[in-house]
Amino acid sequence: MRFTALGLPPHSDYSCITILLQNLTGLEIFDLTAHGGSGRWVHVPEVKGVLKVHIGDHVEVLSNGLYKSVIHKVTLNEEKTRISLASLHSLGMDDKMSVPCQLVNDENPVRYRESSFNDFLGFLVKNDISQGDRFIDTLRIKY
Ligand SMILES: O=C(O)CCC(=O)C(=O)O
Ligand SMILES: [Fe+2]
Repeated sequence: MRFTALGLPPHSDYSCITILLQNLTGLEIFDLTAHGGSGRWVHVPEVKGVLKVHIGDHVEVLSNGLYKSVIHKVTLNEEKTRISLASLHSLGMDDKMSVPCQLVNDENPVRYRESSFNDFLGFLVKNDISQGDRFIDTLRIKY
């Protein structure tokens, strides 16, 4: 029997952009558009020396939901040690990311509450991201 350890559970990053450099495959992203919207996991191929860039929750808020943050997970390789450098870029600890007024009109109301990185840390203390809890879900405003 073979076991696959989960390196990182499914999550999106609390950042504007994340830049990744890895020595091995293992990264998978969730394609929200596949299978008529039910989605599917897609392996990201490893290309030596290539930097991968994906968008995080802050761009989802900044675009008022036009761009969705990338849900991703990591599975470990049982033969080789996987090394991954992740650089997350966003605002300062207490700076609030909010929907810009230029994107709001009668057809497009504000779809997200504002939040800071400190708010996100507070969420991490009280919730379990390994169980699929996502901070971005707590920011969505339902109409
Ligand atoms: O190791 C990876 O490929 C991704 C790392 C990651 O998702 C993270 O640090 O948030
Ligand atoms: Fe991540």
